Amino acid sequence: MATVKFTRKEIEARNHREEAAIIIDNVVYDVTEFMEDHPGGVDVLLDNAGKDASQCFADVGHSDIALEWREKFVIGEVVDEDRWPEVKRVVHEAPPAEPFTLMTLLNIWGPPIVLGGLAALVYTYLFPTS
Ligand code: HEM
Repeated sequence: MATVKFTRKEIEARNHREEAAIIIDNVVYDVTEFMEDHPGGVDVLLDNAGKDASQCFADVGHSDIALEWREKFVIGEVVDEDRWPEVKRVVHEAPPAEPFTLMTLLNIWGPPIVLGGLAALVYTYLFPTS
């Protein structure tokens, strides 16, 4: 099936609750039905309806789940003459866990072991058994 192409001017009119479309990286999404389910709320989508929301979408650092989800709402693309450069997405994910090494073990247990040893030395010095 051929992709439906829209001019940015055509999308501008779809800026209200009953018909809301946004453009993300030159792809057009109809978010009218999705708005109520959007985890980020209705308002951000309504504010961006009829507009290019690429920057906002990227700034939020939407997850891969969001990327998958948005595919359901694709209705077409922006015409070639109206295409803009794509906005790079920053994903907010937890940094990878550090591998567990001997150094990690020493960093955690080193100080208490050294302190315990010192305490034992001081104790035996202050209270000799014989
Ligand atoms: C079809 C398009 C969109 C889909 C499918 C979508 C989906 C989602 C999902 C699944 C989340 C939960 C967090 C995550 O998994 O990333 C989310 C959060 C959010 N979204 Fe969207 N979103 C879309 C468009 C937008 C746009 C255009 C904006 C901004 C203009 C936006 C702003 C936000 C904000 C502010 C949050 C909350 C982030 C937080 O609480 O940390 N979203 N969205």
